[in-house]
Amino acid sequence: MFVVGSSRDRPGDTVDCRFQRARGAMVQARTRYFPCVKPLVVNKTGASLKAFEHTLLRTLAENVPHRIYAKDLDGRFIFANGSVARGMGVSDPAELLGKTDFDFYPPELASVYKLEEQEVLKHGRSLLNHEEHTRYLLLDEKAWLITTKVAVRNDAGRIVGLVGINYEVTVQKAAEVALQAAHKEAAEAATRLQATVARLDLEMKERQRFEQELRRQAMHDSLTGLPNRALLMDRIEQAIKLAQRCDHSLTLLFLDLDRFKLVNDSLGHAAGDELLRVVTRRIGRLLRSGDTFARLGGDEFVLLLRSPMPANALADLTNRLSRVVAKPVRVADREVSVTCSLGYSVYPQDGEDATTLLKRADAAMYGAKEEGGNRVRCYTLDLISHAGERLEVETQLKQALQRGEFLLHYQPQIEIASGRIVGVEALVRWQHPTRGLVPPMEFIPIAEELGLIEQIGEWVLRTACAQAAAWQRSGLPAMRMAINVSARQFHNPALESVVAQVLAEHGLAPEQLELEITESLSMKNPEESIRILASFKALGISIAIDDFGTGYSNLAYLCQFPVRRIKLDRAFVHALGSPSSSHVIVEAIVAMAHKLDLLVVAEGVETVEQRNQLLCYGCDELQGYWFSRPVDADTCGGLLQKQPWI
Ligand SMILES: Nc1nc2c(ncn2[C@@H]2O[C@H](COP(=O)(O)O[C@H]3[C@@H](O)[C@H](n4cnc5c(=O)[nH]c(N)nc54)O[C@@H]3COP(=O)(O)O)[C@@H](O)[C@H]2O)c(=O)[nH]1
Repeated sequence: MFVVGSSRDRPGDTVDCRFQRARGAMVQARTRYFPCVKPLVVNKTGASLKAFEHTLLRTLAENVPHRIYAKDLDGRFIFANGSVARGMGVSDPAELLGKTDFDFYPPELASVYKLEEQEVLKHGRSLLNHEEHTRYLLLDEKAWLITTKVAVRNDAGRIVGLVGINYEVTVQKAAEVALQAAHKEAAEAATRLQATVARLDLEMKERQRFEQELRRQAMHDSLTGLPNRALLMDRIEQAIKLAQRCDHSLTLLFLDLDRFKLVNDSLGHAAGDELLRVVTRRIGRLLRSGDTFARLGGDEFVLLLRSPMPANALADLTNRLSRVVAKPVRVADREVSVTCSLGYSVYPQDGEDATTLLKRADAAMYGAKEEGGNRVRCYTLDLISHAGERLEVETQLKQALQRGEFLLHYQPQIEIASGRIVGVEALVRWQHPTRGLVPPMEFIPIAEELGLIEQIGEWVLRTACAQAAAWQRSGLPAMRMAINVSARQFHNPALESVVAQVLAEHGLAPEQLELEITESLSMKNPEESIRILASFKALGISIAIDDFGTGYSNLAYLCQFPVRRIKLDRAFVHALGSPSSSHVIVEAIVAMAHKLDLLVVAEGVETVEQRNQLLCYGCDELQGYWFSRPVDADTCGGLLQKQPWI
């Protein structure tokens, strides 16, 4: 049993239904109401059920928006609902009955329908949800339909006609077509976009490669492929930052080929270029990873050694560099061999920025060239050529005295006969605020130029004499204090009175002081030297000729010099280690000095062999590392207490 609608409901209204299932359960549902019949109660007897079905189907066929029709085996309409009639341009479905599609459609379209329907009618093959594009007869408009055609069979199962149903999907189709078109367009746009992206990507990569190449070219030397000055400066700055963080040093080596111009001028630039390339390859093989090897241009190369290099390792490297550069090179069918000059500066003592370090390594290299080339030089203060820097050092040097930055080291002189220290030489050092202990050869020449040497010399005289007096007061035996006298000091008439005054101040006997003047200074103006030396002798002060053998002594004058000692230059002593004419020279100098009643002090004695040789040749005193390096006053005092030594 079930109830459909009520007398109050209008067609299309929604109504609530209640169904009772076979097993008795009631089901609540909601549906639309169509007044096919008056509200009625249907029982389960066959007759009324068939009538109900018929009514139901007709109601359905008349009211659904789909076109529903039925045809016989000849394609004649035997049923059509209102939608079919409207679609075919007639007002009443009854007008269609008994007619075929050929009565309404153009023959070509009607034939298509007929063929389709023949398939259904002959073989019983349903045409399900077939999509067709057809034309409204009435409006002459194209429309999309979904059509289903199904064979109708009688009770015996024979096909007696067909039933068709179709509904319009023009809007959906248009949307679908539009969507497909949009998809297609989107896909095409995506493809175009992909192509554009790929092209841009390619262009970008090419641009990057190009820029990279430009950067590489801007940072490298085209002849050798080595980093150029710009890249080198950058690497030095980076290395300095790292060195600051790790608190270590850096070495910058400047290498310049000696007489490279000659190769270029005589064999041509191509030969010069080839030589540079070969030298580059050879040097490159000696470097460690992390080092930078750059070419600044011409025959100028720079090596940045990133990690700290102990002095012996650096010496080993510079030796090997000189060797590989000097190996013959075959260019322009000729065998060419060049040497190189090397100069180096060290971070941080020689400079704290890339420009200064490079400038100083360059200055050191020039120093090596000026000394004849084919050698290595480290940067020293006296190499400063830049006016600004020079001024800075000069200012610092002027202040050094007031700031108490000078100090003296003392190096003992041993008398061979007694084995005792009979004298010490006072050697000045500058405790520079940033560079550490600066050796005298780096600042004495500057002090000489500036006229500061007299003040420094007087300070040395006073400090050395005060030290000699202090040692004496402490009970040590009286011994000689030797000090170096520069050219300006020597020619300053005031020196004599200053010396006399200082000796008196400290209660030292004049013979306890020895003034060392170089052989070249004494021989510059020998007559004047004789006069000055005589006045010192008159005071009782002892005089020694320093670096003897390196200048050009006029023996006639030498006999007249009121000197007590000559100091045999360390170059002769050094040469004693090898078979050379030095043996003869040393022996001759000692013999000559003794004949002139002079004593001989050998400088720079470093080995026992040298000492033995000097002993053989009758040398009187020895000074050198073999016994002691120059040491501070306390250490020297300790040495003086432990006598005799040899
Ligand atoms: N006007 C002044 N000149 C001075 C003064 N103090 C030093 N000087 C001059 O500087 C020169 C270099 O001195 P320094 O660097 O101190 O070198 C001395 C010794 O360290 C070095 N020496 C000594 N023994 C050895 C050795 O065995 N081997 C070796 N390679 N070197 C050694 O020799 C220097 C001392 O030489 P000398 O004076 O010739 O005796 C120095 O030569 C002075 O000219 C100063 O106060 N005023």
